[in-house]
Amino acid sequence: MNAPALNVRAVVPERGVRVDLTVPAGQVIALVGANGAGKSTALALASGTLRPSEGEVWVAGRRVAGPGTWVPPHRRHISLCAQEPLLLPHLDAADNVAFGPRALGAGRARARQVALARLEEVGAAHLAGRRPRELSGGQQQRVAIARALAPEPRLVLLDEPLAALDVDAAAELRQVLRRALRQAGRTAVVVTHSLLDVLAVADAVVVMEDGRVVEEGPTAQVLTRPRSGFAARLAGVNLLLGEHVGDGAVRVGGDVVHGPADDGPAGGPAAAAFAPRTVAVHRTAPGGSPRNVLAVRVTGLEQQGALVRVRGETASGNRLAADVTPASLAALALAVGEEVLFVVKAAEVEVYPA
Ligand SMILES: Nc1ncnc2c1ncn2[C@@H]1O[C@H](COP(=O)(O)OP(=O)(O)OP(=O)(O)O)[C@@H](O)[C@H]1O
Repeated sequence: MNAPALNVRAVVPERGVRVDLTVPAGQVIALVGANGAGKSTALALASGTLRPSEGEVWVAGRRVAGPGTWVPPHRRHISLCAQEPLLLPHLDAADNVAFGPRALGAGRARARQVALARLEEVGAAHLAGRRPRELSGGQQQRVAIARALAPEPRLVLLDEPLAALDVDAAAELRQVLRRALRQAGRTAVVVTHSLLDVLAVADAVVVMEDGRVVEEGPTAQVLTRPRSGFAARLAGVNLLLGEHVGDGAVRVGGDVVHGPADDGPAGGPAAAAFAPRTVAVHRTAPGGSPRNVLAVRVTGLEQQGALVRVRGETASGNRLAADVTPASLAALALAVGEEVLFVVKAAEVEVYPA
């Protein structure tokens, strides 16, 4: 089996970060998490702009950091692409992209050939002769992506590459990244806060919280069966974590939440997830088919497209959301601070091990 493209098991105590991250060759990983979760620190450990106090970093089977070992950033075969393109202002786009191959010893003609091929790949061949000041933000970022790919790195690290762009430019660049990374089979870690980025580029998702990796898995799995609060928010689902009590049910604080009956053994950590649009809001418990009834205090109301998102908190402190029509909300005459019932059919609840 091939060595992973990246393996970081390292500690940075002064930042409260302990990273345990493996990136298989040929995979694009979305690294997600709240501000300050440790994503940039993980990238810095990989790229070599930060030295771990403890632990090791391996790139493609070679130890690049650890006791007695330190390989500097420019010798790690890793490219970094930041939020800002940071192109050299006095060089045109082609020479910016050719810079890496030249630094690795390629001749002028070969480096230019590589540069033009990479610019072509990101849809920027026609910009080859322009200086950075003659390019839009989105065009500059295309050139920066071509520059990151040109030295044929083992791994490309992208730190919020679309965050500085407007919505239209970001949408175009997202497709460029999808082709140049995922479809081309390159290996990359993309730090992002955007669900659209995750859906477009990521084979797998790694979630960091408080300096630790708390969840990882294939993109579809993390978005349909999240096990961390952050992944649930990214996927836009309500997540309750508790204990499996058998028959498709999960005990969460004082509540028991039922999903479709299962024959799994009781015991062990379990999750119950359901979409806000499957939740109805009532003042008194309705009868009928098997339903979960969760008492919540309303903490907020906000518009969500054509619906209104009702935010609520259970007695045990779990936060939930219900998306309801303005008409049903008007009929309830609901206000923040009131106690109501969030009602969801068992058939709408996904129950799985957490
Ligand atoms: N240069 C630094 N020196 C000291 N502490 C730092 C430094 N950079 C970050 N930190 C701290 O390390 C922790 C992890 O921060 P990091 O920047 O890695 O998070 P992040 O997930 O990238 O956040 P964001 O989404 O805001 O970029 C935070 O507590 C932060 O305050």
